[in-house]
Amino acid sequence: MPDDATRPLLDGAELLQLYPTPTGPTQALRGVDVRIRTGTLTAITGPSGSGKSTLLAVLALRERPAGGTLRHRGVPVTALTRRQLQRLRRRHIGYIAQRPAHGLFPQLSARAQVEQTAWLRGKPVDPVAVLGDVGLVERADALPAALSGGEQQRLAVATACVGPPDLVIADEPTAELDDATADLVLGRLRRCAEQGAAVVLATHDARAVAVADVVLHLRHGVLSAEQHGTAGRTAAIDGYGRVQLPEQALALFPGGRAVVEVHADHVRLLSPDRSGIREEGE
Ligand SMILES: Nc1ncnc2c1ncn2[C@@H]1O[C@H](COP(=O)(O)OP(=O)(O)OP(=O)(O)O)[C@@H](O)[C@H]1O
Repeated sequence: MPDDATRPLLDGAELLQLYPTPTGPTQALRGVDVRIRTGTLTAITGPSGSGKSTLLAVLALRERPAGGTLRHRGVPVTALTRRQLQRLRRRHIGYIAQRPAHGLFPQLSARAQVEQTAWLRGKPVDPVAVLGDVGLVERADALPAALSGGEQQRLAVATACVGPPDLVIADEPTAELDDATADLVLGRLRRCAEQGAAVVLATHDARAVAVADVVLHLRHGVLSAEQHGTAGRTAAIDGYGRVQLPEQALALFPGGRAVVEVHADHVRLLSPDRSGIREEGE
């Protein structure tokens, strides 16, 4: 068994998530393999409805996957009781909801939010320093309802990063922010990763993708490609050998079928029509 230094914090294999709808279940995740490592910032991108928020909810241990396996520090989450999951979420996971106010305690001031989270995590902090990191010292006594959207987001990020916890999950943290506030929020999340957290965010925002160590691309509930640092984008191949072609390649295969040629060092996909023409010409 690998030790903590090499083992991912979260290791998901063939993750499946279904939601009931009047016309039958929607497959929000259709067999996603994903590894999330400590000290890295991962951005999950993809079109609307591709499964980003669903994957975040599963990784944040807020939803149990309908299928597949998710391991947290090597332990399958299905082996954890509700109480253990609740304790993990409270002490070790910071979650920043798509609407930041949803993750804040409405009756607590900005300062008290930080103190409460520090207490829940068993990690004493100086609330003034925590708020100062995101330019909120002067709003320390304000309730969430009295804060602007950008201030709420800064408070949600500052609070989620208290400790820091093992894992910080953020759903579109910069969606409605101007450049200066987005920089502040992304800078805090980046530092959180450098301080040892695994940070995962869902985003449509190029500013957020630019600061990520790893970018995962989802399409139709499938992990289609990933990118690590400055290395090029690689297509994901799942355990069954499935690859999701880029959208622009689909026009080459109007019948939805391909001839697959496996060579010593590469694989070619040809439209059956083109492959026939080529054979006749040979
Ligand atoms: N609670 C739910 N009940 C029914 N269907 C759902 C539910 N939550 C998500 N879905 C469906 O699951 C699929 C994935 O949704 P999800 O919110 O994860 O996508 P997303 O990539 O985060 O989208 P967006 O970028 O618009 O936030 C969509 O088809 C969505 O309609």
